[in-house]
Amino acid sequence: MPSMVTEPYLEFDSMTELPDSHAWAPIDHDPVGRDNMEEAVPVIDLEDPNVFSRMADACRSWGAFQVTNHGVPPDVLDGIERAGMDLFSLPLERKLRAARSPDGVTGYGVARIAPFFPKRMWSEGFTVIGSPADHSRQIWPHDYSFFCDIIDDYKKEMERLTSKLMGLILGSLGATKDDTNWESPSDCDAIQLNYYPICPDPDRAMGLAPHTDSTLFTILYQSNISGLQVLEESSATWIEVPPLCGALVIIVGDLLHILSNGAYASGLHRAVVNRTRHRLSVVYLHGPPSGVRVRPLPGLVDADRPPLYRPVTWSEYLGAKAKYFDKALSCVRICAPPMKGLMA
Ligand SMILES: O=C(O)CCC(=O)C(=O)O
Ligand SMILES: [Fe+2]
Repeated sequence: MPSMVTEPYLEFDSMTELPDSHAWAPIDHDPVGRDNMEEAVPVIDLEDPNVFSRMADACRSWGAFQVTNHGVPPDVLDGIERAGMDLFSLPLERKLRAARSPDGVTGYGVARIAPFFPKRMWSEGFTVIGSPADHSRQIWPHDYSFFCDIIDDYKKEMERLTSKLMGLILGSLGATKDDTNWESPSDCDAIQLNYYPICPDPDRAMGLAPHTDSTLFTILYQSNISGLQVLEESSATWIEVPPLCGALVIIVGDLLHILSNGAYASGLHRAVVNRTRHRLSVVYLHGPPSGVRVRPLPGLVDADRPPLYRPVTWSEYLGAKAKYFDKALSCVRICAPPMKGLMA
């Protein structure tokens, strides 16, 4: 079991120095990629006639890409950004009224991966699954419905987009929705708001430590402030995912890695912080409906390519992740992945 971090909450705005509890080894803040398009996470226009092959390349080599022409209206993105900023600007004691309970997943709290790291992260979060009404009422007793309406609008747009993206991603694997063993939209998708306060010593602070997401895929809106970085495996370099006006970042999660029988890489990513600007990200965590077991797609399995993973439900996988973190995938692996040099 990881050791539990005690007293996790900090009034970030009152800090003029980085406390030792939050001081990591120096962080490389000058990642490659800004000017070198060879090294950049791909940007894919969803109306591009070559969308399948572009997605396949991005998912194989990066486990992440940005999308444009996604159809989410700018006012829906602006709305959730403003609501998130309003929420995190409140005094800590107000936010703590909606604190995540020790065995819960929704509400206000520190990063859920915190127990796996010896140092704390320079961020706070708020998670919504279903309706945020209860937590919202605790924070804004007299006017909580504005927050619920904004979340609702965002959720509707994300449900539409996840369905479209799922079709395209399956197409990029040579499959269709009929090849999965689920039909209905997911009932367990989550919205996660992440807030990274201004930091007095960003070179030694970590916004969100390196991790992969336990999703099929994640849709991330980062507004116009950089901070998200993806690991480029072959050079072991952290590459910035630059904010592009109106674009959304798609990150391949562990369950899509399983569904693709290991062909698509789950993107290892992290968030860094800065000295001058607060940063907000809005993350939509998409997985299969509850009870559905995700397994390698039938068309990607044959005598030469045995299934690498056993079927697993989202909640089973989340349980493994909460216990084993970056070793969770190996817990559901039933067959060693082929040696890289021998892969077709
Ligand atoms: O804020 C970001 O850019 C990253 C957020 C993230 O990776 C997450 O919430 O899982
Ligand atoms: Fe993530």
